[in-house]
Amino acid sequence: MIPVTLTIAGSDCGGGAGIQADLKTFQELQTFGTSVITALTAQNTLGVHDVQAVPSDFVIAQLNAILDDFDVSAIKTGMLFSSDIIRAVSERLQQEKIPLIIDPVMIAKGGATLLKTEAMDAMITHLLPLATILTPNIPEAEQLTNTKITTIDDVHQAAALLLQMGPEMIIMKGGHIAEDHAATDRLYFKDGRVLTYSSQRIATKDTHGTGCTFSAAITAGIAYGLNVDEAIKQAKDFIFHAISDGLGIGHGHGPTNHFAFNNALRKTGDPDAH
Ligand SMILES: Nc1ncnc2c1ncn2[C@@H]1O[C@H](COP(=O)(O)OP(=O)(O)O)[C@@H](O)[C@H]1O
Ligand SMILES: Cc1ncc(COP(=O)(O)O)c(N)n1
Repeated sequence: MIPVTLTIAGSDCGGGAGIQADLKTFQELQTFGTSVITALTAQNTLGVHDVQAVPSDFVIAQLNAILDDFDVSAIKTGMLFSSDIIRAVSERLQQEKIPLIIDPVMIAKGGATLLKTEAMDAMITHLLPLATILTPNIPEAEQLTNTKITTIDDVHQAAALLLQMGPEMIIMKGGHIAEDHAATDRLYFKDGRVLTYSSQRIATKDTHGTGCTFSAAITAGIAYGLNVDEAIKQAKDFIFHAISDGLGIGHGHGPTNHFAFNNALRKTGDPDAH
């Protein structure tokens, strides 16, 4: 049986981030991807040009349609946009016992708002306590904890604060903090353990949708039955290949290459051989 995955996120009509990146990633990692759309963005590699939110009752109608019919193995959330949507989604997900990966999407790389300021409290109060894994980037961790992160010690401290907000685990993504030419992510557990995932840092402007793709890959791995460490290792390989084997699409910050991980696997039999 192919596991069913679900993303609850915004549409990126440009295909590089949001729902579209999630479904491409779910597909590449051999899961059956389903989606609940929270907002439409008019977006390309140059930026977000407009946003239209989906009414929260229609978000829930989509969510019910999926959960009432499919045995979903893992769920991720991305752009949730408003406190109305966050409250409605949290209330519905609370009734399920499905692993939940939360990517606390706030601001697009071009600077557009993907989470209204009024929605931050709802995210902290209603959604974060439901998370199996929370996947903030550095600016998101700063916003959620109201701290400034410049050193690795700051990363550790922010992770400790985030764990107090209820998620079982936090993976602090290192895309926005340069460490010895590496892109290093850290997984924090409640018992104090920390696991580190590191790859070479690729010098490229084409990182549109990296966070979405990474959290979708973790979700697919969990759906497949991998443990969290294995799922993150696979997601890290997936995103490394997707960034390093870029497609050169669009005139701005281009999307990543969702085919690259499987292309590497087909060529070498080992996606780690980079
Ligand atoms: N230039 C890069 N080279 C290699 N890996 C990267 C690069 N930028 C980001 N990553 C990786 O991509 C994933 C997404 O990270 P990040 O860019 O921090 O998230 P977001 O897209 O949410 O801002 C992480 O695993 C991170 O380490
Ligand atoms: C609909 C939507 N969701 C999420 C992102 C964040 O993208 P990134 O992963 O590059 O921060 C985006 N630009 N658009």
